[in-house]
Amino acid sequence: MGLLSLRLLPLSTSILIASGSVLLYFIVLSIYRLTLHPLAKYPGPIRYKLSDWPLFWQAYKGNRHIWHLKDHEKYGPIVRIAPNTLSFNTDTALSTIYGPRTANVKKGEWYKTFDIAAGAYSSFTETDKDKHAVKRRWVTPIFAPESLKANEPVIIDTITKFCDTIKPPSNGWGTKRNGSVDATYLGFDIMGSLVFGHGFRSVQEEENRDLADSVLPASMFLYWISYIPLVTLVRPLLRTKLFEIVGGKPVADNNRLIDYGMSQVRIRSSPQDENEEEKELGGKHFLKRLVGYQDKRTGWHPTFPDLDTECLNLMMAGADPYSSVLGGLFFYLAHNEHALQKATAEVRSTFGSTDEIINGSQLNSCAYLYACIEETLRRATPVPSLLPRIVLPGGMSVDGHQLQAGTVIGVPAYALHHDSKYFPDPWSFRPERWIESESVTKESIDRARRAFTPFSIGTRQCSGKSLGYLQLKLTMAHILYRYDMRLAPDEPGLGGGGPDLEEGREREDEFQMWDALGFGRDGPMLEFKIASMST
Ligand code: HEM
Repeated sequence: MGLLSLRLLPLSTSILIASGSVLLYFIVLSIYRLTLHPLAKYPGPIRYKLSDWPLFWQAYKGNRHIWHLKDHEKYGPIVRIAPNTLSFNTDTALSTIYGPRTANVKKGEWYKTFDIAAGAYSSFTETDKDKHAVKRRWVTPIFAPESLKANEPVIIDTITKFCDTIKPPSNGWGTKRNGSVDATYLGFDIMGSLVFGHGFRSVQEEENRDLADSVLPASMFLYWISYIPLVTLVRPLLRTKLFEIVGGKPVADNNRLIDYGMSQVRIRSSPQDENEEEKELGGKHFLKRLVGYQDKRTGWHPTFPDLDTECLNLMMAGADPYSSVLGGLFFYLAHNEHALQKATAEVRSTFGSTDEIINGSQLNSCAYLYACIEETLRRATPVPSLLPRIVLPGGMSVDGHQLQAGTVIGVPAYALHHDSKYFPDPWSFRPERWIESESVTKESIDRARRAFTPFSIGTRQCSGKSLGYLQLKLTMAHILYRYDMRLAPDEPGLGGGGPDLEEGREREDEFQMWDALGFGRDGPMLEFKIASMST
């Protein structure tokens, strides 16, 4: 009877009733979120408490890290940044949430959007703790010292070719180059050689650059897409033609990268595949190490979708964070003459020729260079925003706050890395803060280390951390050994902030990041000159 009478209502009345119901639903939901929701008592702007859309908008604009910082400065160490999400800005929360294996959290559903190859989750996106442990056991050996040693010649060869490519004329400074662009191609070439045993030569040849050019746009695109409320409805569309038409170039780029990765997995995992380049350099690419694995504890072995996803993950997770930090190193060294001179002098007094610049005790003795890398990782940390973890049944306590199952929590690295409690004078680039001296105590370094999280910490910390450090040290040591470096005199500002940019981007001496996995970047414009003592 009720249904029948509804059907007999005029169309305009039905629309009115439907709209009224929707409106009522949102009013009730809003009141609940502001008053009865378990997170109602936590501070934050009202718009965050009411809806997930502000977070999406920040991700879309690439300035989520700036908002995290501003929000913590305004509201204190705990901020409700979305209806169901709390951001903590303390070293204790960092160790509680991300540190111990027993922490009652797992990676949030957010990660599933990055499962770009579909059909399997990678070691990065797997949210189930037990399944992740298997995948972690699978990938860990490719970062073991033996594997890094076998692959080091490939890394050095790629860096040497890069240095040859940027070689200036013998008399004076060369033409200016964009540090972020160079870093992107170098990162892609190194990772392509390591993962697939294939030299992409995007540093040397312009026509080889389309895949390298697609990594960052694809990553930035997936990043903001992943923040769309109800993204579960969008995920199945990601690989469709329709989405390519609607989403344009970033979607097409992303799909091209996936197709390339899939085809490489099939070619390079074949036992017959022999690669001249790899034979010559004596490396053993990662894919070769991943194929044919069997997990001793569970019997699990990788299928093609597992290999596809993992290789693409290694390309994306490996290339872009390294390139981002290298861009940051170029920026901060070129903007800080004292640090540049000191790091350069250290490298040139440690090594007698470029052949000596390999992994080992000499490289590790370059304490100032290492401090410059640490300081860059602090200021220009890839993945600068909160990495979401979801509280599991049973709940957990963070900084004395009891949180229910299902609550999303995390610590934003950029905000923590610029908190003067842990890093005095946080907006200065000071490599010295990492080196014990009369003015820098062991306690202050320990305090800084507890709040330092460029690679995250605990069971989900970066599995490529030692490789990342090795690449950065080798790259900078080779460049500084061979060349003097300076900001291009006619374009010194690119890469830094400025008064015309949005709030939070005013500092001219801060390398600007557009938040993603890795981060969007541009500049600095650099010039190189052959060092007088170089071989
Ligand atoms: C400077 C360089 C790098 C930085 C700053 C960095 C940073 C990070 C961070 C912050 C995470 C944690 C992400 C999360 O919790 O969601 C992560 C995870 C990961 N990174 Fe890196 N990364 C770097 C280089 C690399 C390299 C060279 C590789 C490998 C080729 C790599 C592979 C991975 C993988 C596989 C994960 C997922 C780990 C897991 O959940 O088990 N990263 N990285």
